[in-house]
Amino acid sequence: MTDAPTRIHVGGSAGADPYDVLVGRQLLGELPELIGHQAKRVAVLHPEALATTGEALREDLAGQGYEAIAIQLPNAEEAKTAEVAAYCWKALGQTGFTRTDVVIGVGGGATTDVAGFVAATWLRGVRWIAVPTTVLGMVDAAVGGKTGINTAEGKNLVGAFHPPAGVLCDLAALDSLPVHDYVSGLAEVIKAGFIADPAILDLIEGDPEGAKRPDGPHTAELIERAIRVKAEVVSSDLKESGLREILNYGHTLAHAIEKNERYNWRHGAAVSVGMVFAAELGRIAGRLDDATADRHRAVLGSVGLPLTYRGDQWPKLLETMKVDKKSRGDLLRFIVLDGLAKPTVLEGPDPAMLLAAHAEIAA
Ligand SMILES: NC(=O)c1ccc[n+]([C@@H]2O[C@H](COP(=O)([O-])OP(=O)(O)OC[C@H]3O[C@@H](n4cnc5c(N)ncnc54)[C@H](O)[C@@H]3O)[C@@H](O)[C@H]2O)c1
Ligand SMILES: O=C(O)C(=O)C[C@@H](O)[C@H](O)[C@H](O)COP(=O)(O)O
Ligand SMILES: [Zn+2]
Repeated sequence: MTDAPTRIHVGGSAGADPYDVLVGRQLLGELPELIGHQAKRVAVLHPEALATTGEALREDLAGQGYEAIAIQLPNAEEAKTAEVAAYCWKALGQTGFTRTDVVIGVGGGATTDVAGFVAATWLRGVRWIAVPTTVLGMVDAAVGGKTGINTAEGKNLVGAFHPPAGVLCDLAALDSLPVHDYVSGLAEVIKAGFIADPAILDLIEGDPEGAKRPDGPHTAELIERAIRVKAEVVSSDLKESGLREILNYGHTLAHAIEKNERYNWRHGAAVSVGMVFAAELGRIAGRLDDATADRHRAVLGSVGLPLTYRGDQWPKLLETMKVDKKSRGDLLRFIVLDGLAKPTVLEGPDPAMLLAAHAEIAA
């Protein structure tokens, strides 16, 4: 017997269809309904690390009568390129993929970002299903319909808003995740705690070691709480015309660090440093109280996430931050906190303020 999965609803916004995020175990039985009765072909996009899982899923779907192909992507950020997207388009073209056929992305956030982007662009948009296999993928990347790839100039610079038809979070997938990747995903869980649901912070602070393990006492609750934060936000603002920007807490600097490190840092690790920076910026701007600012270092550090970054890189980081998607013209914009769970936008901060916040994270 498997317990019934938790079902978290994501409302339709900006004309997009609503869908559900399921969290539980043995969820693949949900796929046929999500694929729908019109599809003849399905493409399973998976990273190299999940070759066995991807092929098993392809075989299972072929056994159900679909013309099923598996497309293997490079691991992690190496998949988020125009070349990899083009490789996928070629495979879909050669399979005769039509508008009623379905893409399934099985993997971490990098894989589901590419799978969603390929689905968004193939024939100007086909149905897709996300099967996230990392903490980060479950709580953030697979939910909300932001899809995309990187360019030489920066992170996620090309993409589309294209929500999935459903998201299946099978907690058993987390058992094989390296601890480094598990912990990286906790950064987005902690982000959800600071911007909207402080109970997340209490749970992690109460048992940081348990929070780092898939068999920890609060694993399902932490994942579900973070998904609920994301689901609520994107349900009302799919296309980031306002509220959705709060999900970018810590990301302005994080994306610059990722690019500077040629994507050898995990996204979550960079977001961790980015949140410490944003907390310091909030404090220096007179918005954030000392206790909440200090709490960032304490909780992120308690699970082993990084809190500092090379101090000699600031000019390059600043340059990259200018092409952040929240920028408007020459105006840099940051998400900061006015207090715990009170995110807001800080527009055009004085360069001296940015430098002072940077001094607090400079290694
Ligand atoms: N679209 C969004 O809203 C959104 C939100 C947050 C992050 N993201 C993106 O997500 C990406 C980061 O995702 P991530 O942290 O999941 O990393 P990832 O996708 O790079 O995966 C990390 C590594 O784990 C491997 N892996 C995945 N699942 C595994 C499993 N169950 N067992 C063993 N290995 C496994 C992958 O192949 C990869 O090598 C970044 O590109 C980030 O920009 C997107
Ligand atoms: O869903 C969102 O919106 C987010 O900002 C969530 C982030 O965690 C995520 O990393 C997202 O991909 C960043 O988006 P970008 O627009 O800054 O590239
Ligand atoms: Zn993120």
